Amino acid sequence: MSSNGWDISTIRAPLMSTVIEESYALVVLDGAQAGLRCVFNGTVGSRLLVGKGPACDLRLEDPMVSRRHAVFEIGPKGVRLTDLESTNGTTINGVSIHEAYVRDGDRVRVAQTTLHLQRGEPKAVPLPKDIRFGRMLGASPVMRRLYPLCRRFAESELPVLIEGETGTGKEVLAEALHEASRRAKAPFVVFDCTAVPPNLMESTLFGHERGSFTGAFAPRKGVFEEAHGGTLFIDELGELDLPLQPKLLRALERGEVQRVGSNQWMRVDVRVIAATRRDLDREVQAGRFRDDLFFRLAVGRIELPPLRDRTGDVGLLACQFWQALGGSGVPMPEDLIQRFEDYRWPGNVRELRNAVARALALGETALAAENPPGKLDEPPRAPAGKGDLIEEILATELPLTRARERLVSEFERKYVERVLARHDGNVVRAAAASGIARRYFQILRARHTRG
Ligand SMILES: Nc1ncnc2c1ncn2[C@@H]1O[C@H](COP(=O)(O)OP(=O)(O)OP(=O)(O)O)[C@@H](O)[C@H]1O
Repeated sequence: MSSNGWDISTIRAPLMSTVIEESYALVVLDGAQAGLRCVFNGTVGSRLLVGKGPACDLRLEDPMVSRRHAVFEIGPKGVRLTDLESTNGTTINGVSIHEAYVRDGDRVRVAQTTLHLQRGEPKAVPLPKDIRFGRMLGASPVMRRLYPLCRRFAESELPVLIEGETGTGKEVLAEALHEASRRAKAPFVVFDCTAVPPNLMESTLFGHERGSFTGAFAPRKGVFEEAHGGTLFIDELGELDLPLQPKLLRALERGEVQRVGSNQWMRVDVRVIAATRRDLDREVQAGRFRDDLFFRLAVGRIELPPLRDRTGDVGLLACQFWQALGGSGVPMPEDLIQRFEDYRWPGNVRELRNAVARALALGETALAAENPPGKLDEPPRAPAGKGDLIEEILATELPLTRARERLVSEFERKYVERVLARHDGNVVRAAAASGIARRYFQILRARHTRG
């Protein structure tokens, strides 16, 4: 057992010591920034944000470009480009896209600016050896690459914004950052913006004096005062009411808070770590979140990848949970681990932990031995490593139009793959079988595959 209570003997595959890093460059071909070259290196999941806004990796001066216009992401099959509901749209080689693969040499147009994608030589880069940061466990390359950054943020006093889908471990990470910081012995206080009714938000954050509102029978400290000397974790930051945002900003900038019903300012020494499931850049763009507060809180940013992108971590985490939840006498059944590894986990690590708890409670040790994989209730065995697509898209909590577009796009991708496979890759026959023109079929294929 390690000092964190994790048993590293449950690592199932040999740890990779290097990872192949892809390298791409985006070159601006026209306008005032012609010749500008922006390089992005990374592994699966690395992203490059393009737009006018200050959070963008490639900031364009084109007035027709949106604050956050589009994002390039390195995926297992190449670079995927997603238009982030920009006002003036994105095209690849003249074809308008919402989400599509971009190939070496393609021309991408964002509003009035043309970008040229150039692929460089991939190279092997060493991977850090650690498989955990505090209580946060994960031996996948994508997690191991995060830990050095986490350590640097923990040692600094910077505010940090943690982003990630539900159940990816944002709170676990916030606590680990606190525990690895010089504030470790002081309080770690959690304020969840979704758990407090709107009329009590201000007094929960900043405290209140007796009689300041109906029901305020006694004075009460707010979470800022409680966290004095330590760390305040603001969970679901995206849900913070707009009218409260300037008050929070003031507290952060001046290091002072005022209880509701008081006219005195109190000094507080608090480090803030915030988390969000929502895409806060998008909330800022839509005017639902103040950009000054966003930039005050997002000085350090950590994006926790979804569990489905953490290669090898499902088995490792499942075995750890199995032991921690009382299954230590019996090893976790191999076929159950296999089924867990095949599932997509839209609810991420939390869903995995619950599934292990359920398997233990229902005595799935015995069931798994009797039933062929896939016959058990949860989680369903998913063909080709995919879960329930609709559930998966629902878990992203996208607005209806974007969720619908994503569903259609995924469906089109699978359709094209399937029909091409049925016709041995022959586009003419595949298009005829699909009942659409060959030109349109080719556009669909270019949009969804690299072939
Ligand atoms: N890397 C990890 N190692 C071990 N346990 C983890 C890890 N990530 C998450 N967990 C466990 O998964 C559960 C959910 O984690 P947590 O509450 O931190 O997620 P979250 O991202 O904050 O979720 P939400 O967005 O719903 O608030 C907890 O039981 C936590 O202990």
